[in-house]
Amino acid sequence: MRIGVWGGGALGLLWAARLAALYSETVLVTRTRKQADAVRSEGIRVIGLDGKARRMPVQAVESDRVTASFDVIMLMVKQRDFTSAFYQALSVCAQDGVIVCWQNGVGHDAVVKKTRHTQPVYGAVTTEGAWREDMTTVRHTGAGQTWIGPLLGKQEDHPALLRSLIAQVDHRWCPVVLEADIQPRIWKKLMINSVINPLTALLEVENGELFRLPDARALIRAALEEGVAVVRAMGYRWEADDVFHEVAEVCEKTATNRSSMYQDLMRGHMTEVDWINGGIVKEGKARGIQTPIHETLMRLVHAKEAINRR
Ligand SMILES: NC(=O)C1=CN([C@@H]2O[C@H](COP(=O)(O)OP(=O)(O)OC[C@H]3O[C@@H](n4cnc5c(N)ncnc54)[C@H](OP(=O)(O)O)[C@@H]3O)[C@@H](O)[C@H]2O)C=CC1
Ligand SMILES: CC(C)(CO)C(=O)C(=O)O
Repeated sequence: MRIGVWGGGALGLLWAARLAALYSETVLVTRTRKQADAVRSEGIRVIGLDGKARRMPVQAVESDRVTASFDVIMLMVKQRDFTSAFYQALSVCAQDGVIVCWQNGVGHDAVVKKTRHTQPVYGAVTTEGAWREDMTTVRHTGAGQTWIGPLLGKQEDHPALLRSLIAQVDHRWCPVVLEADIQPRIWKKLMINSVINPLTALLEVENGELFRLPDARALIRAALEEGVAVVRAMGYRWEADDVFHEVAEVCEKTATNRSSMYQDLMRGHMTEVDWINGGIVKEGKARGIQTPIHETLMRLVHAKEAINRR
């Protein structure tokens, strides 16, 4: 099976190393030539949850020099780079191939919907954590669960290639399940990220600190009420109370983590706030539901991004 892993960031490095151990024809597709050269000569170093580092030889190529055609493409770029990466990936995906999109938040699904393609496009949601230390090193920061399902619409019947890959990964690396409908998972993760990420980023605290701050707890509660009103209008019968408890659980389990948004801001990078809180604001507008807390969180995160760009 020829596999292309798009994006040499945290998830891309972790999964390229995992998949290369299972399929020799795995290729990491990077944005820069420098990174492709580094991976070709040094391989990928994965620091596991046990703190031990293992190096894995992996083929690599920069995205504007890809010529091979792939049976499965794992698209592991951030939302802001999704459109161009998706078009690149589509141009080298075999006619009977599959593309799997791993982005947090929403927005990538709208891009896929607008693009003419015959290959099935899947979405993945993961609670695993990974952090890129340098061009060839990734740290696995948290175990978790991964769900993969058709990105647009429900479907019980999945391509054989994908079923076989998932069975191999599930057996060797981490729990992965195929779902008929991935959208509820996408929205549940989005809802959790919509409170933990901006609040930890703005307050500059680790995830575990949020529930120890009464004002942060109250804001989480109010923001979840807003978000749940939106998703209920979309058809998900969730209760704000239940989601609040899920958020508390995630904060406890990832207590010493700095959220991805906090880390993006610390590094002077743009965040995914427009695709997380922005997803709630956009759906709310379309359904006539006010979302002032999420709009405020977005603006505050944008302001921090602007300060970092100075
Ligand atoms: N990391 C995690 O633990 C998790 C991440 N996710 C989601 O997965 C997605 C990826 O996250 P993550 O890996 O952390 O992000 P990173 O920022 O670490 O990595 C993204 C990578 O994509 C590369 N890239 C951008 N455009 C292209 C392109 N056109 N072709 C090839 N490569 C490209 C970037 O290259 P360069 O560095 O050269 O700019 C970068 O290395 C995000 O949407 C995130 O929300 C979901 C769950 C967990
Ligand atoms: C679950 C959480 C909040 C863990 O840090 C995360 O997904 C992120 O940081 O983006």
